[in-house]
Amino acid sequence: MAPILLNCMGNEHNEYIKQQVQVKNPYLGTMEEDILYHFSLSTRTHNLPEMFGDIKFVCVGGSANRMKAFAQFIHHELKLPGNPEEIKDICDGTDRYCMYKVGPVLSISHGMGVPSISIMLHELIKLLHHAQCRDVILFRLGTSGGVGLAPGTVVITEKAVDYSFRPQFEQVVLGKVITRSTELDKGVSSELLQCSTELENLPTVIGNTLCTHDFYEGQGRLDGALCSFSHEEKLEYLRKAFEAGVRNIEMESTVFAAMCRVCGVKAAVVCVALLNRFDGDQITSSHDVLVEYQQRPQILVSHFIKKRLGILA
Ligand SMILES: O=P(O)(O)O[C@H]1O[C@H](CO)[C@@H](O)[C@H]1O
Ligand SMILES: O=c1cc[nH]c(=O)[nH]1
Repeated sequence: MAPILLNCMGNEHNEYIKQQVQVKNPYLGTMEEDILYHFSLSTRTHNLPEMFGDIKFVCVGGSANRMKAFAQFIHHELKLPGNPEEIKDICDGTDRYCMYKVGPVLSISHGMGVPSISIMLHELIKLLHHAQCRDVILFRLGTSGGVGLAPGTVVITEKAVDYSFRPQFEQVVLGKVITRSTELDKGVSSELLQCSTELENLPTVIGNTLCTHDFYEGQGRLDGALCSFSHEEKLEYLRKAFEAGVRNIEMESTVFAAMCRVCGVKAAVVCVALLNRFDGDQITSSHDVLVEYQQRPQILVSHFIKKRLGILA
């Protein structure tokens, strides 16, 4: 009996550990205090388990205003008490990122590009770890350029891929390149796709997302301050991307996917396409149209959250 019992406890323990947000740094446990500098939070000055221990969903996106609007929207959708207009930025001690807590949902901005989001993710993952959060799902709610898609289409990322369409993220550490997988959670992606079929006016596809380090040359645009290639060369690269399953292009998905995966956090990337890159480079839609497009990933993820919380049938 004893070995069976031990084995059983071992599995339960492993399950418990798996559901926790894991940091992969042996030094962290030896530190007396951990200062999350860009959040203006610290383990000594803030009771992180009390402040954040109930977080189950974290939604991140580039713009501070968009993530505030999302926090107000999800407050309304979850029918929480209080005035959403009075929602407070937890990171108001810094203007690097903004952060809003709405019941079990955390809404955070990450700025543009891999370096900006990766700094935010280091501190977010440590925050969730220090707060002893369990069963957390992270979503990136963003905008992107569509590849062969009508503007307004929402793309749920199957694989986040690099400039050669490989599902990997390369990080330089001490002068050496470390390569990490960018696979995302298949279960969450297909649940999101199912959610999209339950909503009106939300054209949605699953496809690969190309992550670049630049908006202009890096995404094959002909309208930057620099351009060293022809229109035909641009179209050839986009065609190759399309053949590799790429349906949209943005600037954070690979590091987002890689860091979440290493730390045992389920993650999904949901970005709306603002234009079809086969048709041009400039974003010509009106402000109102763009605002409506940006709400689409929010509506989809809010539906997912409400279903998970049992607020919807
Ligand atoms: O809509 P967000 O989240 O800002 O992301 C996309 O928009 C920015 C470029 O305009 C890049 O950061 C890209 O990834
Ligand atoms: O074309 C686009 C649009 C939004 N964000 C990007 O990174 N690219």
